[in-house]
Amino acid sequence: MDILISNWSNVEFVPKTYIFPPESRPGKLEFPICNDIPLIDLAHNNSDETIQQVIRACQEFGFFQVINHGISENLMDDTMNIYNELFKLPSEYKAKFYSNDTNKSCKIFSSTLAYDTEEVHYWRDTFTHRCNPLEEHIPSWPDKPTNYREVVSEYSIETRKLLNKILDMICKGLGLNLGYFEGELSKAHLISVNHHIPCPNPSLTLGMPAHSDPNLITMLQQGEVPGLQILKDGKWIGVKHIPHTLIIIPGLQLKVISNDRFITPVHRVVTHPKEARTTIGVFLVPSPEFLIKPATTLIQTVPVFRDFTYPEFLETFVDRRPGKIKFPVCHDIPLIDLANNHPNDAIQQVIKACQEFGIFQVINHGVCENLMDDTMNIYKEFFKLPSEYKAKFYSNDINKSCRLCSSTLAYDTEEFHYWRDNFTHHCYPLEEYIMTWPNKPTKYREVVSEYSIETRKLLYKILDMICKGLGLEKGYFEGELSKTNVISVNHHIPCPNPSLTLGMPVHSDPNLITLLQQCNVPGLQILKDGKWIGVQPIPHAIVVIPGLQLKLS
Ligand SMILES: O=C(O)CCC(=O)C(=O)O
Ligand SMILES: [Fe+2]
Repeated sequence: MDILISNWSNVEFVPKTYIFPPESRPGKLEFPICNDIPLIDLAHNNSDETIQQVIRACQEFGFFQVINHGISENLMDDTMNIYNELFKLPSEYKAKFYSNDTNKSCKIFSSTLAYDTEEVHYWRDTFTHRCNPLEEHIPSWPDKPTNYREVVSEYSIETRKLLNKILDMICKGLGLNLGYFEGELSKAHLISVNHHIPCPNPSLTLGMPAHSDPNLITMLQQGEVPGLQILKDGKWIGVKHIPHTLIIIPGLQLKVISNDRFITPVHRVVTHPKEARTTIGVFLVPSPEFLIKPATTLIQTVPVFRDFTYPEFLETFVDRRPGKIKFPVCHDIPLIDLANNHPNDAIQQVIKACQEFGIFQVINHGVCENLMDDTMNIYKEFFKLPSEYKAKFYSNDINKSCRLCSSTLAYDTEEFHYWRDNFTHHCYPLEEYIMTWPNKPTKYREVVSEYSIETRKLLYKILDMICKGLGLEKGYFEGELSKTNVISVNHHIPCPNPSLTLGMPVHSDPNLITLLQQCNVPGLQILKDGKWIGVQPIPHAIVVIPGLQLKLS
């Protein structure tokens, strides 16, 4: 079992397959140490003050450490010793557990589960298994070291209690019903232990990739050997270990449920030149079928995330980088001619497109080509205006009707920025809003008011067709359902490396219905059958996206 690094001895140099390219290796040995990770004393875990400390840590830092957490120092030490012994067991014993199968609960693997296909390996072995329900999983656990099952079952019971205690505090702090996270949201309980042998050149290797924990919540018990680093303000900073404290990381599911109030920092593990390092991680993970979404009471205006199951999340949200630049182009997005001589045919096409595709394009839509071009030119000029002029509109305030922002409104707290500027304002009723609009380029108000009137007409034409097609009474979508009318313009400058960036996150439109006018530069992609496919701009066609409200209707 040469794959497992814990079987290696007398390692004098780093094998080639463990050397990261210069842009992703740590490159140096010394990193600043973070001294301001919140340290929370859980002795009075029901006090408002402690609850507020936890909430603040989740909002401002993401990580925190706990003391007086209720897990005895003896149990912590016994468990750490068990794992250190486990990794030293003869390679034949460990080989019985070796597997790269995601579905196998109890296994040992090296680097990642993609060992056979990854270009560079991480300097670690990982031993992992499920813990809940105990009776079901214990028989699959190792029987060596001899007291493994006894010690690790106690450890898993105590760590689950601790994580539930912290989740209860988060419930209280966020004003959620007590027990909100119990059951499906925290169904699976896993232990995952990383072991890194000393590495002859830590500047070339990594013990774990940069990642955010995708699960609900994580607890880490560190040994004395440092290695964990977090990315803060664009810099890697070492986490200093305080003996017998535990590190708590709210995972990405908590970020989603909190409707983006919480942050989940990016972290990684570097290797050590002299000492072996072992870290015990305990993870609570949602069950695969359960629909996860922002808590209703935490949505002030719109949910920041759509509903998804955990497996879907892992597929679409975690690996957010496009990774490759060339995507297949979709040639079968329905293209509907609104001047069809048989209006009923067009209606049927619209309904079919909404049901089967969810997005379609229209031609002969009634918005004249000159007006479309003029409006596009106005916005191209707008984004080129001097930065002092644009600065007047800059705002991250969701309540401001006319605003310019970059990336998202959460610019100040988001981990990564999207490669876009966005200009948004209300258009209806015109008289109420036009005064808030820019007066440059000089024709802005004139052109954009005509554009907003014409596009609003088109929206109602399409909504009427949907009414007819669904057999709803005429005017069903008029009035309150389509009261506000917003124009939102995205501008992306050329990007030196599109494989690393995104112009806009993965999302579904939360509103009633959206019209998109694209210029001739492609960029829009839709997720179809699990694959990203490009939407090819057709000159002067308009893309129509029925929003989530229409889905509800
Ligand atoms: O080994 C560590 O310190 C960190 C482990 C970790 O981040 C993880 O397992 O998700
Ligand atoms: Fe992690």
